Amino acid sequence: MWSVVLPVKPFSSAKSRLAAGLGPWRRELAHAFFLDTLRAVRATTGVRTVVVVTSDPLAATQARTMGAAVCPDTPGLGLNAAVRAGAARAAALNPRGPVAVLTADLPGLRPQELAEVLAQALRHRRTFVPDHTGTGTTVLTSLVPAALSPSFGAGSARSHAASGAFSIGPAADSGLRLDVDTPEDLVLATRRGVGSFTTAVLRLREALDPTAGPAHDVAASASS
Ligand SMILES: Nc1nc2c(ncn2[C@@H]2O[C@H](COP(=O)(O)OP(=O)(O)OP(=O)(O)O)[C@@H](O)[C@H]2O)c(=O)[nH]1
Ligand SMILES: C=C(OP(=O)(O)O)C(=O)O
Repeated sequence: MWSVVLPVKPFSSAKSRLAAGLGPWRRELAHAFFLDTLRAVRATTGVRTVVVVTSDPLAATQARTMGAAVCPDTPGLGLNAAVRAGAARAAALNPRGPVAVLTADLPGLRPQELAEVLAQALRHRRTFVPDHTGTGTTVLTSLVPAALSPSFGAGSARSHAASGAFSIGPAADSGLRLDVDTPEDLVLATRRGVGSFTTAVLRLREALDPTAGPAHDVAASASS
């Protein structure tokens, strides 16, 4: 049975690349992406333990409410340090379980998509899932948590492949590959379907902000 680690930056500073099209809604969307990702992970067959690594008090409280353990994040150390801390906590909570790290910006993730990738990942020591652009990484797995060796950051798909991790590639429009970094990513994700937290924020934005168009207009307004 798997442990899943979800690293989550404080919502106030997360998803800066969405600011151009979404202004103050960037923060609410970062929050909603996290909740949709966590809910899908919790509903995935084969996942026993979920560890959320964060220094955000609201994310920590909501993670516990949704049945996850919380590992404190030391601000300033960065994503890979947070992932290593989460993997260590996962190993303590679920000593014989393999570990999967997911970025917490997958609002279209469906539990079945994750279950299928985790089943394939059991056949390899380490695996990764490239994001929909092919350059980043949305999932990194290791049968042995201490051997995870995360290299998240720009060009991480290449780094993970170079370190010997096996690439698992579900369809490019799988919710597991659609990490939302830019307004264009949000358009892609909403066309395919996002979870109810993200849907609610987008509806609220449309209702409250008369200048805001529907989600499919976000990319146009970002580039205008
Ligand atoms: N705990 C923790 N999570 C992080 C950290 N940096 C990034 N993350 C999380 O890692 C995942 C992928 O990060 P990015 O896609 O780079 O997200 P981001 O930093 O919010 O986005 P930008 O500001 O646009 O670069 C998201 O779930 C982030 O919340 C960190 O220092 N600590
Ligand atoms: C940190 C990463 O995410 P992004 O490219 O979405 O910033 C990554 O892909 O390693």
